[in-house]
Amino acid sequence: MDQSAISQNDDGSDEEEDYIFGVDFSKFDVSEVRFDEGDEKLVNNDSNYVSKQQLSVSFHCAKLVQYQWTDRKHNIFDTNDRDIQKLFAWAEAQGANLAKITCCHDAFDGNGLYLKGGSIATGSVVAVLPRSLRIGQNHACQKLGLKNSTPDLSALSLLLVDALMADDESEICHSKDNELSLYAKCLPRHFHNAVFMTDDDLEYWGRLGQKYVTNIRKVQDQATSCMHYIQDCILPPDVSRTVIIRNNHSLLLKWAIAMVQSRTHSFGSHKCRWLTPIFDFCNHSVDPNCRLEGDAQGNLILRATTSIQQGEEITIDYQVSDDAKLVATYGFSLLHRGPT
Ligand SMILES: C[S@@+](CC[C@H](N)C(=O)[O-])C[C@H]1O[C@@H](n2cnc3c(N)ncnc32)[C@H](O)[C@@H]1O
Repeated sequence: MDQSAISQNDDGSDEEEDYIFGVDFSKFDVSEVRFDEGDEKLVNNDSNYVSKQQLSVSFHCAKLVQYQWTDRKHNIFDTNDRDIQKLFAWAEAQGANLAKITCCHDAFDGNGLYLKGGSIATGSVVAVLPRSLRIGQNHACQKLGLKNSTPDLSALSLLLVDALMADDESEICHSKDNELSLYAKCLPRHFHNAVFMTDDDLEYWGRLGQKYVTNIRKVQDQATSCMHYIQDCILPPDVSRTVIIRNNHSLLLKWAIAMVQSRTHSFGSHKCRWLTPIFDFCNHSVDPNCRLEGDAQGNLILRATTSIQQGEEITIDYQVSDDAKLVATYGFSLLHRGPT
């Protein structure tokens, strides 16, 4: 994601810079909020009710404004090899077995997983991720103080925003020790799935077939309703929804939604999707050398389905047979080069 693009509104103006999710953070003072014991609720100086949820999410957003506008020396999206190493060390400390894999720059301008330390035979276990690192709806809701009925996409997207915001421990943040911050920092910053597609992109894909447009619109609609859901949860009722859509502060949230859309898997008969740190660096192939399995304890196993040579990229099948769905959800096509 182009950092320079974040600092301006779509129309080139920089008005409403301090708004995010409709809250004017230039005037926002957390110390004004107090607990009203009589009614057992949080109120601000005008005696307006402030939901706990609104507050906790607002803390992160206030921090977001700081990072992006007033303190540019923090580049929240920069990832380097050291970050990836720290991410691996963190996952191993939680019980992951990653001794045979490494994460490097791939051919698609992102990262991929590769085999290190010798070749392995068909059927071998390549890596194991403990159940505790499979991040789903319940974890996201618990962490953010949201109801379990919060839609998957919204809760996981907010969790990623929250995780990114927790990166600098010196800043105010309710989850300073957010264990996912390393993970969030290692996620790609350039992204091309449907959430970020422009009208020109849509026209290009439209020329190749209506089903591309239909799928792209579907994913965009899902992202938009996720944004609206988040607004409905935390916005004061008198502020227009269009603020978040118009304002480039929403880019970070959009990024998080795009990440969740392209990096979550379902397992077994479950309907919801999980983020799987590190395993989600596996790229897709129609002729993969690995598959993802769950064991009886819910741990995730990356198992070789062919023999794999040292240095070879580890790939899985994303199980999306339709190219239009690949374009919409993952931002790549197996049949077309796409607009440049
Ligand atoms: C689950 S992530 C895989 C890891 C990703 N490459 C990264 O840098 O984090 C899925 C994203 O990887 C990229 N990707 C995966 N397989 C690909 C392929 N066969 N061709 C092009 N891009 C691919 C797409 O950007 C996709 O949205």
